[in-house]
Parts: sequence; structure tokens; C-alpha cells
Amino acid sequence: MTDSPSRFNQPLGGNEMPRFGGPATMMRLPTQPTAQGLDAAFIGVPLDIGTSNRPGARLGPRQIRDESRMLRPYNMATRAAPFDSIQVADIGDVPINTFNLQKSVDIIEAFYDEVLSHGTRPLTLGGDHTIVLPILRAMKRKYGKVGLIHVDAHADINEHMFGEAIAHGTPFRRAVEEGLLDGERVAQIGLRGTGYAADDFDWSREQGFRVVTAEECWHKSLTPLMEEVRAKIGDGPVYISFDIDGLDPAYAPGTGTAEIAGLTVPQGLEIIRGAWGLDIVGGDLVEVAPPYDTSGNTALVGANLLYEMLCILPGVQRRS
Ligand SMILES: N=C(N)NCCCC(=O)O
Ligand SMILES: [Mn+2]
Ligand SMILES: [Mn+2]
Repeated sequence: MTDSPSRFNQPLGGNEMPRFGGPATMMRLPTQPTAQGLDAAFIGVPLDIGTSNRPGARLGPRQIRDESRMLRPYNMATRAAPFDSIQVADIGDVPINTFNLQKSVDIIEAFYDEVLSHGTRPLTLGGDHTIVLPILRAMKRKYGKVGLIHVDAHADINEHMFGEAIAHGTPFRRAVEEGLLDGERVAQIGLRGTGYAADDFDWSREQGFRVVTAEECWHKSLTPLMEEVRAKIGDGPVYISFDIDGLDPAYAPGTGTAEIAGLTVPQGLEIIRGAWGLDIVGGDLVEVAPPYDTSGNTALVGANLLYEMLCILPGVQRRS
């Protein structure tokens, strides 16, 4: 069956060009310099100078794009047809300053102000988790306070790291302090591991967050949990921040701060798919560290999860 030519950008097909050839863009989509005219944009932020253990996430955007060559246009599980529905392109990377974290945060913030000025919903390839703070600052200027679906082994609410306010373990405390998040519309899913103090997760709960530890997720479908999360988040704008280390290191070993006994890939899919119908204003997939991803499978999982975020954006139709 051949459809009439679409008015929307299409990924380069696997039978048009071998998957190991063609442009090195996300899903081998067309690229353009800005988000003008786009409903959604894939954006890379090649920054890892906020990491506290293994480095390498600066190479995440490039590797996620490379592994995304396996992705086909239609979501056979959810029936989503993003490239029949909305205009999407890869607008490249944010030109961060790899020698200065504060300047990089400022650069990212300005870049996303411009992206959001077009009404575009950004889907970001990280980079370490520091990058979510400047993105949320831009989101606040566009949408006001947003809700958050945060998947992670870590709460990332540290007061500081080595006395520094900005690092990959502090973004959500800064975001609450700066009035970027509506705490009653935040869920943190997958938290686990050892802590700096026994009350490490309590600050999140004090802000109104629904804290879902990994232990609460073990051995069960997360579809029922997502019904609870949807009710908590409601109709307002909501951002998705997916730290790949929320998944178990068996499935996502290529990451900088691995913690054992994490989520499965199907549970990661259930979380994103369970957000369908919410007012998703953007999302990110962070902390893929290719030097520790010898098979490339961590980046492959990351590419698929970003595609699933695309599939739940407002305006994306589902084939009957
Ligand atoms: N991977 C992210 N985003 N955060 C890790 C924080 C590690 C720590 O607080 O010790
Ligand atoms: Mn983490
Ligand atoms: Mn994180």
C-alpha cells in the first residue's frame, strides 16, 4: 500500500538507504537550523561536565542518533503514526561550552527559549542530567510551572555536590527553589540504592512529589501506577525527564552512575506510554555514556524511549 506523499518530514527509509548509511540525524530525519515550523524537534546537548562518577555522556547525543537508525516510522504497539501527524526534524546540538558548566547552562537556557518561541515541543538527547535545569527554566517562561514525570535511580535533589549548586545530582532541588515545578504534579519513579542520609527521599515527599521507589515497581506492570500518576498530573503542562539509569544496568549498562535492581525496559515503555493524552510539553533522555556501552544497546534503548515520547505528543494520531 503506498500512501500519498506526506506533507510532513519522514525518516529516511530502511529500504531507501541501508541503515548503516545516510545522515547521522535522529531517525535519519531531515535537519534544519532552528525549530521554526516544527511541532517537535530532536535536540542534542553534548554535556557531561556535571557528572560525578563515570564521564562520557557528552557522546550520548551522537550515539543515540547512530542507534536510532533501527527505528521505523510506525509504532506497532500503540498504533501511533507520528510522521503522518506532526512536523518533526533534528535541529542538531546545543553549542555548549565544555570548559564552563555555568556558561553551558546559560547557553542551553537561551537555546530552549528560542525553540519554545516557535511552539515546538523539544525532545532532548543528553548529556548528563544537569541539562534539565536550564530546559525547565525555559519551560517556566513559556508555560508557567509544569508537572514532571521523572524516571531515575536518583532523586537528583541534592542541596549541592562538592559545594556546587549546579551538577547532575541537584537539578530538581534547584527547580523547586526557582518555582519551575508544581510539586503536587510531580512523580519520581525508580529511586533506589544507597543514600547520603536516611531521609534522602523525604525532601521530595515534602514538596508533594509522588516518590515511587524501585522496590515498589519490582515484578509488576506499571500500567496501574501510571493511572495514579495521570490523575496526579491532571490537565496541566507536564515534562518528562528520563534518566537512563532508572533502568537496571543489565539493560542500560552504558551510564555514569549505575545502581543495581532497576526498572526493566518494558516498565520504561509502560511509563512513557502511560502518559499518552497528557499535555506533554517536552522530554529528555539523559545519562547515556557510550564509553561504557560496548554493545550500543543502552543508546538503542534511549533512542526507542525518545521515539516513544514522540509518539505520545499532543497531535500524534493513532492508526485504527
Ligand atoms: N545520574 C544522575 N542524574 N544523578 C546521579 C547523582 C549521584 C549522587 O547524587 O551521588
Ligand atoms: Mn540517575
Ligand atoms: Mn538523574
